[in-house]
Amino acid sequence: MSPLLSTDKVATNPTLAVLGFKRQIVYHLHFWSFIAVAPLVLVQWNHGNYLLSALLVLFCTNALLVIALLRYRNVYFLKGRLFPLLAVICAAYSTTINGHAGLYWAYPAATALFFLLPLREATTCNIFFVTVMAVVSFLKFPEADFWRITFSLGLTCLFAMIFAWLVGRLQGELTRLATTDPLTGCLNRSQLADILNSQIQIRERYERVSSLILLDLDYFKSINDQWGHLAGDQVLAELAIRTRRRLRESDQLFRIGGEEFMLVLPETRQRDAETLAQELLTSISAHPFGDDIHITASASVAEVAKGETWSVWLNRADQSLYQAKSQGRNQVVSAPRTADASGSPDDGGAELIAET
Ligand SMILES: Nc1nc2c(ncn2[C@@H]2O[C@H](COP(=O)(O)OP(=O)(O)OP(=O)(O)O)[C@@H](O)[C@H]2O)c(=O)[nH]1
Repeated sequence: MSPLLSTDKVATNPTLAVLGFKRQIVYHLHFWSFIAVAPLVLVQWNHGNYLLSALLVLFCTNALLVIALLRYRNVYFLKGRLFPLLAVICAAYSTTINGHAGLYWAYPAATALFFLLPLREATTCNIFFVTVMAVVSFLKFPEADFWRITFSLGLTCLFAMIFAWLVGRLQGELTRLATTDPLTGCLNRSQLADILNSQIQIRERYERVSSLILLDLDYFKSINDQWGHLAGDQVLAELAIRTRRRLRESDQLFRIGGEEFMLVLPETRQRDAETLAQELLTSISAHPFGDDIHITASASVAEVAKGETWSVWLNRADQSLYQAKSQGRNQVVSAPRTADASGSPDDGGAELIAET
């Protein structure tokens, strides 16, 4: 099995899992369409229907191309657009020359479109498809048949559309549940590597900076012990709301541990991230949570360095957070900036910004 279609490749990341699921549908629909249609090339040729036979060859060639490119290049050939085009032409022409025998193919083809194309595109294609088949049926069959065909094909499309719409919503909901923390609504660790990697790619390709902040509540265990676990939960949820309010649209907030959060800040220099971290800490210590719960937090800041992997980047921030904790908490420590991935720190060691 190709890496694209292997399940162990998609199991760790919910977004990739959904993508893998969609690609498997595309792959199987093209594969089984090819198996069903390939023999008809010869059948139609033997009946002297050379044009239809040639159209079916095109259909099969497209199916083979989609399968091969999906398997070996990880590419969805022409985003599946040739399938509906050829399916409409083949079904309409086959019905014109073969009558009901051609018409039967319109039903699986119309259904397949909802699994191959985005919902809106599939609906538009199928309105066109049903209209073409209605015109062909009107010209080819008695009026009673025309109505039966139009309504049954329309109903098949409607059922397929409702099913595809609900599956799409379910996929979206499952992805949201799998990628976010239910208590705070923050992203969870499943997205961490992908999002840090995308910032690293932007850094490498466009020389644009990104920074991250690690923020950890101080002595959170004592809050749970003193006020109860539920109050602790409320502090975490409120902290997420307050932090999100302070962030830009492009920033991302993760909950990466019990009382540990991570902020990814695109287009933000270390100095600006330090200012933000300091503001957050000041706000946490100055404004009590829930039933007058006073708490402080420690934070670290790290700007991504050239040639660095996401785990090295995160690790630098983690070391500085450890330092902030060991130096007395309620403070921001900035990670030493490295000259490059192998880099020696260019400014000595971790830097204490300020104590609140
Ligand atoms: N209420 C609540 N508590 C949690 C949750 N997740 C983790 N915790 C608690 O957070 C506490 C973390 O304790 P520690 O790792 O010792 O950290 P701390 O007490 O904040 O001490 P420092 O980080 O060293 O300042 C533990 O008591 C966990 O039970 C959660 O979802 N809700």
